[in-house]
Amino acid sequence: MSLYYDAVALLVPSTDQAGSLKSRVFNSKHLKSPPKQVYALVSEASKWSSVVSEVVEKSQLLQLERKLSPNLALLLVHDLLLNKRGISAPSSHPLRTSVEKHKARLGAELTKTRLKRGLPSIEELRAYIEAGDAQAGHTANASTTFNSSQDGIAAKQWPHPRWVRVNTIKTTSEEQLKTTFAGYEHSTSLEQLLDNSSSRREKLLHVDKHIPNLLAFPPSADLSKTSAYTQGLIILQDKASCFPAYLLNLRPEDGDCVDACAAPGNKTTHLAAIMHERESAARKSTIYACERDKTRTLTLQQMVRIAGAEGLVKIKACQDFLRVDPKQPPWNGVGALLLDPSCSGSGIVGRDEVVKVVLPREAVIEVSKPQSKKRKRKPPVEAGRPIVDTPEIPEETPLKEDELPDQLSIRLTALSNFQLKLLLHAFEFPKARKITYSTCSIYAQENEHVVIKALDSPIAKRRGWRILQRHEKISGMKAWEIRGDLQACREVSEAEDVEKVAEACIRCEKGTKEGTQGFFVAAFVRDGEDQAAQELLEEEEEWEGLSDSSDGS
Ligand SMILES: C[S@@+](CC[C@H](N)C(=O)[O-])C[C@H]1O[C@@H](n2cnc3c(N)ncnc32)[C@H](O)[C@@H]1O
Repeated sequence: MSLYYDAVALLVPSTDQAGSLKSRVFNSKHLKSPPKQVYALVSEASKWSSVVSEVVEKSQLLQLERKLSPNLALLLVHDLLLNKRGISAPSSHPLRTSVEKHKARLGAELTKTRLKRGLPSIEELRAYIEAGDAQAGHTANASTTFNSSQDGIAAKQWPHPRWVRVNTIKTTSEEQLKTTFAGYEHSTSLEQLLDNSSSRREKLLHVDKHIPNLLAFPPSADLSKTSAYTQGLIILQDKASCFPAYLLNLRPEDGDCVDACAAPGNKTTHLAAIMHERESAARKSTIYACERDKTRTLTLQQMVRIAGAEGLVKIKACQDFLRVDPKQPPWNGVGALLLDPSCSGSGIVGRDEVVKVVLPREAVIEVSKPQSKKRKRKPPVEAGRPIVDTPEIPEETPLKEDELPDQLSIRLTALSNFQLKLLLHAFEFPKARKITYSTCSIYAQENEHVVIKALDSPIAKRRGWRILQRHEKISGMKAWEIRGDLQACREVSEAEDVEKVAEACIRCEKGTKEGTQGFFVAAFVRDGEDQAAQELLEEEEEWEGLSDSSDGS
């Protein structure tokens, strides 16, 4: 029975207990049972808590068995109904018998709660829980629900699909649909795909309506074993992460392009694919991919190689973007920049996973869950090790776990200062006419605030940088409904046209039926000529003049 007493203490963390569930379990000095077992029980029971609590409440177990606390009831009923081995305690233990004697009633309530969710079998209920829907609060009758909406009904938390970008450097969407995804049923909407995902129908896909060559699959789909993946024909990349390269809308006349913060290379390879589609064989511009970090540069190199983008991308290894001189070659020929700097990573799905434990009766307690294996930061990648070992490559280093509000605020200030500095540096490139700025952060400080401060900067005014309005955007980004946060814009701007700025910004939210991570992107453009470009032109003419005379011709 010690397992359950150990688990109760961890299910309900006291205020002085910090850290993820994993760290609390494995660092605990008070456990009598093996930590692995305790961890498995608490994380599973937490995941199932909305359903099990509903069962406990409906069966009136707590009223019938006064010795049971809500936490113990949750853990014991979970094991009785859902663990193949049942309750791990001697068969004569009074707490075990106090639950087991209600097995028929509890089982009947579980069936009712499953049917209420429209799930014909226990396997489908399991898939539903795994997909995360249960956390969404389809728990109308449990004492507490999640994400309450205004009408008091819990908002549905949608599971996160698997997104696949077809790498058009090596193949086409048509070809992939006929080969790798032959036999897949096409879902007409993402919503339908996600609804059906609880039934584990894996051979289902949806062709995205905003981003060309992007496909969605159910959350359980594992495409990292396909030969299309290992050959670099498809790339696992979240939908929101495809927005910046698509929004930058590279054209042959843009000339060279810079990806200022490039590793691991999702957006670099996307830019390369777009450039490959649009430029003629005779004339190819170059994408300069800067990455400051040595280890992440190795990942970038591997990703570019596997994507077949080596002919289009020049990697500037261990290059701090802030240290490049925009007026010097090769930077002085750059017409477009993609800026996706380090950020809090607060929008990434799985980064802030918090399991909300729904207890029978009134309490809701949050227990930090460790990041899922797939999203966990990988150890440094060794040179030469194939990238196919790391299916979804995280783009961001997350905020430290357990960050306190004060620490978070200090870190956000530091991050947004750094992000603004990078953006203002991008504004300096003499021939640049378009820039995208993006983060996978949900915080306005890193998003709308940076945009407004950049627009208000002397360099933006001097060089004529402005935000690209919604109606000017490429079709999929014009159609995208979720725009910038107007309130957040007003916090830092008194401008009359602040609504237009908010409308020009793009946000993605996590956990919605759009299937994206939390993300932000804005594009800046510059129309006329300016002093910097003129000076560069004059310098170039001077150089040409000098070289002419030195030729002696
Ligand atoms: C959010 S990640 C970029 C993700 C990448 N754009 C992608 O889509 O795969 C930010 C990257 O910028 C790099 N970085 C941060 N500051 C930089 C700087 N000043 N110059 C160049 N790279 C920088 C970080 O090391 C990190 O790899």
